[in-house]
Amino acid sequence: MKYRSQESFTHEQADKIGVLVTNLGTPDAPTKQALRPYLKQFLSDPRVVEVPKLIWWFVLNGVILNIRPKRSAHAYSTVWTEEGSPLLTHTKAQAKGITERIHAAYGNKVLVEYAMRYGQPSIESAIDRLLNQGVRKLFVLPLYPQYCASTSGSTFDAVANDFTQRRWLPELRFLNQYHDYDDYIACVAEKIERHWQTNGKADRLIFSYHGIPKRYLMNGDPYHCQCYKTTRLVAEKLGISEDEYMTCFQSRFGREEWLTPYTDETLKQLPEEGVKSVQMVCPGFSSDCLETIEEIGVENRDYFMASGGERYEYIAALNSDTSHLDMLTTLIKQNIDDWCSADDGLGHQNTRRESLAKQLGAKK
Ligand SMILES: C=CC1=C(C)c2cc3[nH]c(cc4nc(cc5[nH]c(cc1n2)c(C)c5CCC(=O)O)C(CCC(=O)O)=C4C)c(C)c3C=C
Ligand SMILES: [Fe+2]
Ligand SMILES: [Fe+2]
Repeated sequence: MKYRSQESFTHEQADKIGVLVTNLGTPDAPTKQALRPYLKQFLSDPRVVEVPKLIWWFVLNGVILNIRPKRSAHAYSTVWTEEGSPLLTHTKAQAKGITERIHAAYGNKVLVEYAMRYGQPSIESAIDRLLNQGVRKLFVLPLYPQYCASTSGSTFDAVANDFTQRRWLPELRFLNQYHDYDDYIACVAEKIERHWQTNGKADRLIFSYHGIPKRYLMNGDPYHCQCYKTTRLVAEKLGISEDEYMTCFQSRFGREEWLTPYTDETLKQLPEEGVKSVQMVCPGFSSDCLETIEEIGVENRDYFMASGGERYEYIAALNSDTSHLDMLTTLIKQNIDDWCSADDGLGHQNTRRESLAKQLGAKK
């Protein structure tokens, strides 16, 4: 059969509402063997690497997948914990916290799942679990505060691609971004304020976001603008002036120009300009992961200190902070509340009765 249907479907079961929270994904283990398929899936996504297909196939398979897996495996091994990859651990904990809150509000009429764009658990498997339990309305929340075609856009592709295989599609709502959502801005600002209460302020507060090729911005991607807006709103909330903070972009990949200023170059330069202490915050990452723990926590600290810096602090991502889980839950409720109140809980059964009556009537 070309199109998949719900397993063990009955007309009597109540319709459900599904919430799917997603993140980027991570390898299964910090090894070269596990990195290869993960990087292959990730870097074969045309939303991530916008280079003509044939050229990229040769570069990826001939060069990158022979070098990068070993290097990345080493980096991942430095952040791996007993529970596994930090990104997966945090996403799981966030989904658990959100599930508890959503069930407290709506009971088990609303089902929550989490999934990863690359690696496991896949978006397809999570949609399968939801639809098999009778979900007819689906809300997808990618945990990327700023929209980027490479992340939020790619997540939409995965959902849409999954739908091409199914017979009975759920109604779909997809949240593109929440970069200027009041409660999100408040969460980031409070996290920084709490850090200041314990550690005091530094010479400079640095907002570091994952970079993208500058070409994507020039071609119309709103990511860069949304990052700057997040920074501005958080700074306004904190009441700090422009000379107390700045925005930078990290994690560049390949040779072309990415969004500037680069985080690493900036940190190498700042001590020369008299900035001897910095506090780093990464509001674009909803969970701590390789890019924050290793790249910001270790690698960039080394650059700063080796260049004459004296104090370097990383302010953790929002992870499973109560305020973050409350904020995400509120965001979800705002997007599904009308669905929950409109649903009479009878599911398909009334429609089924009508349809049967018509059919039986017609036969007479
Ligand atoms: C090759 C191009 C890449 C683009 C464009 C890109 C955009 C982008 N990525 C994130 C968030 C994360 N990226 C992470 C890891 C990571 N990113 C790239 C490449 C691009 N990202 C690679 C190759 C890797 C893997 C690690 C490595 O080999 O360096 C992660 C961490 C995942 C983890 O397991 O911890 C996150 C999160 C965003 C938000 C973004 C665009 C806005
Ligand atoms: Fe990335
Ligand atoms: Fe990195």
